[in-house]
Amino acid sequence: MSLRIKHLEKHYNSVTAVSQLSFDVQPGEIFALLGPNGAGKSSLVKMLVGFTHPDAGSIELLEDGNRYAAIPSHLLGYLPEDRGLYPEKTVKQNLQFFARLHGVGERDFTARCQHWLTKFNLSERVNAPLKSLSKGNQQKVQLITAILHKPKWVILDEPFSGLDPINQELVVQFLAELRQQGMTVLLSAHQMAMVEKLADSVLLLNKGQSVLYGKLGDIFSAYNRNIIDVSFTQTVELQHLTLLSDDYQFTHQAPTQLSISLSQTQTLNQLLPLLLQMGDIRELKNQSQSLHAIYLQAVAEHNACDQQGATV
Ligand SMILES: Nc1ncnc2c1ncn2[C@@H]1O[C@H](COP(=O)(O)OP(=O)(O)OP(=O)(O)O)[C@@H](O)[C@H]1O
Repeated sequence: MSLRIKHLEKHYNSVTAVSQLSFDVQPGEIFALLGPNGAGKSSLVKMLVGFTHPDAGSIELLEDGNRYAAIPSHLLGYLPEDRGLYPEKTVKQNLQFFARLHGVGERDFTARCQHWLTKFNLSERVNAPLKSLSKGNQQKVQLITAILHKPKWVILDEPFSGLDPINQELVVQFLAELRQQGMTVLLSAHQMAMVEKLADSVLLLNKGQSVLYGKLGDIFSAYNRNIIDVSFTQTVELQHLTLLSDDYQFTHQAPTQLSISLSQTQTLNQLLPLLLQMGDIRELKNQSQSLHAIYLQAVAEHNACDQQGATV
């Protein structure tokens, strides 16, 4: 049982939404699909669930001796980009509709419903019309509809969007529990702090192309840079920056601030004398690399390469 994507392409007239994309999703993992707006995440998800077809390349799912060109509906739990339940119906009626659609028996339905509604703090709203719930609470109901039938594959398009931090945490716990139950979860998201907490693997897309892909731990190791934020008491003079420019990667955050990225072989001991030549230091902070920072760096580097390629 594995999902293998090879050289996938999707074009909408002149727009290339997905380009030469190859990756694997391992069974039982939480796989996060990341990327700026318009990077191609939803286009990819729609192909994975069979809503649209690739223009080239292949999707191959091997499951129980069968081979599929998209995740078939009997194996799938799906939270689409465009949410849609029945607003006039109650929470329970909505859940019941999707459970029956997937052949979930009444006893299982009751137990699972109770379990998830309690987890999402929605038990008291079970008989309320869906439209009377806040947008965030409606989204939680829709998440439950996606997994009540315990699918093997769960595809969630932006499950954190529109949720407050408390509900985002509940969704993190929800996803961790799905993994514990043996489901494979592929989700797209913009909330790096949430992804960092629970993803096993990530794929970062930019302009339809893969920019970063792999186990989250491996990505952190590869980007294992120490970031030093320095505040000076006065403006950093341009000529002082030349002290750093040959050996250090840095950004000039504000007139009095620098952010310097140390490679694995560079030490603060080596850097400090240079900084002291530049002026009086007000504050010096060591920040560890976050997925947010890695994302920004990888996308910026890819955009720079892309622009260089375009001008050559
Ligand atoms: N049906 C469509 N017709 C034409 N162009 C489309 C269509 N769907 C997507 N696109 C284009 O394909 C590109 C990728 O869009 P997509 O929605 O897949 O990105 P995304 O990563 O999901 O973005 P977001 O994070 O904003 O949801 C964009 O340039 C978008 O405008």
